[in-house]
Formats: sequence, C-alpha cells, structure tokens
Amino acid sequence: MDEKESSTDGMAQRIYLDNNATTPLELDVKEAITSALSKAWGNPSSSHTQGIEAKAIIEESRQYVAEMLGAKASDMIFNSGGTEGNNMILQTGVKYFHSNRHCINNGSMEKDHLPHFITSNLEHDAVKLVLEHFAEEGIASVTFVPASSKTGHVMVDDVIAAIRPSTCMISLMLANNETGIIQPVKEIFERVKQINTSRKSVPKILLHTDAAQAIGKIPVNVQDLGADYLTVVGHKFYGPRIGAIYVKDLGSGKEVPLYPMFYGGGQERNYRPGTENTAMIAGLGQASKLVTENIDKYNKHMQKIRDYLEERLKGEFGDGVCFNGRIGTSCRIPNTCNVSFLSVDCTGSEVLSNCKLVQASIGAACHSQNRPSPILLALDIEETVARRAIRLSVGRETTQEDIDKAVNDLKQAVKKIQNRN
Ligand SMILES: O=C(O)CC[SeH]
Repeated sequence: MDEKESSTDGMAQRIYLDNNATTPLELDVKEAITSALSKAWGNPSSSHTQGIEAKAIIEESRQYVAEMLGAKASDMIFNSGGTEGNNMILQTGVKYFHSNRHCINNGSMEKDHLPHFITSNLEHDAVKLVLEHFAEEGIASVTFVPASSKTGHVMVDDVIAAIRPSTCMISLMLANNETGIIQPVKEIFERVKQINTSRKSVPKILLHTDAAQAIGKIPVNVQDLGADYLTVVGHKFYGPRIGAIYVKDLGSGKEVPLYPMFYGGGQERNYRPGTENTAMIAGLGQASKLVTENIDKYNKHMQKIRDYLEERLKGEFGDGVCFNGRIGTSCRIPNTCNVSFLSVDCTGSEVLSNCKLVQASIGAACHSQNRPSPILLALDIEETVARRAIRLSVGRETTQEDIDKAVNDLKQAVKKIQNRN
C-alpha cells in the first residue's frame, strides 16, 4: 500500500510544508480555546458573572493581539478572518471618500469623481477581487501597480506615480504568500504621509497592509510601518481561523475612520456586531502572545530550516532547480521556498502528486492547482518555469530530518516521472 494511504502511522510520516496555506494550532492555543469553551461560554454582553468572565477573556486577548503589533488594545477589532478584514477596510475607503466630498473643491477634481485605490498585482484574492469588483461595478477606479521582475515587489516610485487627487487608499500586502518576498510597505507609507501633508482640497490617502503572511514570521509593528489599517489572520501563525484588524487611533475622532459592513447588537463598539466567538478569540490572543514572546526564535528557526532546504535542493538537483523567490537582493519571509524543477517535463502539481510524504502546494491554496501561478507570471517568470513551480513553506516544527526526508521524497518523485517519460 502506498505510504500516503497507509494506516494512521502514515499520518506521522507526512511532512507538512504548506504553512503559508494554514498552520496547525499550537498546544497552548488549543488549551486556551478549550478552557474558554468550558469556562467562558457566557454571552460577553451579559452583566452577570458568566458574561463578565467571557468579556474579560476577550479584552485580555485584545491586549495580547495589540502588544504583538505595537498597537493599543482599542485599535483592534476582532472578526472572522482576513477576507472579512480586507473587505471591511477597502469598503471603508469608499465610504471615507464620499464622506469627504465636501472638502473636494472643483479645482482639484470633478465632484462626481470615483474614489481611486492603488494596490499591486501580487495581492491575495481578498484584496484583488474586491478591488476588481469595485472597478467593474463603477464603485471605484483602481490602479494595480505591476511588481518589478527585478525585485519581485512593487517599486516605491511606481506606487507614488500612481497617486491622483481622487486617491483615497493604498492597499499592499506586507509579504507575498507564494514567493515570500516582502513589499516596501514602510518606505511607501512614509512617502505617502509626506504627500498627505500637502493634500489640502482632496482626501488624505489611507494606508492599509495585509500582514497575513508576515505576522509570526518577521516582526510586525504598526508604528514602524506607519499603517492606518493592518489585517491579522490567525490561522497563518498557529492560531484559530478568525482574525482581527488594526485601525489607528480607532474611535478617537482622528482622521482614520472605520465603517461597519453590517449592523446588529453593538458588539466590537458597533464596528463589527455579532455575539463574540469568545473561545476562538481566546485562541487568537494566545497565539499572539506566543508570537510576541518568541518571534526571534521562530524567525531564526524557520530561516535556518528554509535555507537548509534550499541548500539540499541545490545539492540534489543542481541546475535542475531554480528558486523563484530569490530575486535580486529582495528580502523574503524566512519560511518560504518557491522552487521549479527544470529537469523534468511536468508540472509542479505532478511532482507533488508523485510525492509520498511531502504536503505542499504550487501556490495559493485558494488558487487552482492546475495552472501556473498568476503571481509568478506577473513577475515575468517564464511559463515553462512557472508551471514547474512548487511552494514549500516550512513551520516552527519543521526539522532538518524532515527536510532530508522531503528532499528525498521529491527526488524519488522526479525520478519516477523521468523514468515514465
Ligand atoms: O495558500 C495561500 O497562500 C493562501 C491561502 Se488563504
């Protein structure tokens, strides 16, 4: 019987290298969730002790998430995850534009102008498809700034050049989920803040980054980034499948607004109503606390293991592999290896389907696994190379022994395909 389909001990042999798709729960996180499920089941809005205890766990968790990001607890809103967070922030951009029309004088632009968004052509679908929808429905105009094939990310000057009087928001992912390449978000936001000081008769440009793939892998600090909004996704850093958004100085009446997407019982200060998922929020808080306490250890371990993986692949395959995330001197998150197998005429999916142990993907889990990654193609990586790519994303628990087994598994898979051809 194929090892992949063997008994449950086959589960123990699986080598999980798809942590950018999702991560397992840390034990401490499971314990926080389980404890809250049994002890904090009350409605957090109830005034009796059962409710008060549940509310206390939520506020403690909010503090942990805020501390992870260098934010205030009052800046954090819990939600169902990254897709909801990105949608809420982008829709806030539209409403912000229209609520500031009064300050738009005719000299700067037409009164009936659409809000303008700037983003990159590397974004996750939870940003890309929202903005494509805005454009198709005439809700907003959007500039998808092409990333440079020389750096693997957008260039600061290209983003700045896309700004127009009607620009209301810039949304850029902090790190790409497929190549791991980190975008120059801090530099871009610094430049835009300078531009904002001179924007008198047009809306200020709001600044959002989707930090889903960066949190838990590199230090993420909202003050350092200069973000107005930031998206948090629990299941990317060993937490549960809920999320949160950071909104700078939320509720202080300052310039960064937040508009609810739906209405109800007033939870989350009316920004995100619905009876809170206390247990999952407890888990998110614990996952965040672990990141705050261990980010340097996590970062160093993942970097060491990923680099060992790439060394082993190069040693085993030589010029038969190329690394798609190694572009120029661009920085990457420490856990991601995007590699194409050039010595065999098959797709990355075929290599993975012939593996007995390796659990990985050719790119974003939410994208079809039967076509070359649009992200790699957007970086002008040749189709013949992009179609052969697989994404290997190591985790906190990945060991060198795992990597040795994974490289051997890949070697056997490639050899099996070569012998078939
Ligand atoms: O697999 C990914 O890169 C994202 C899935 Se939400």
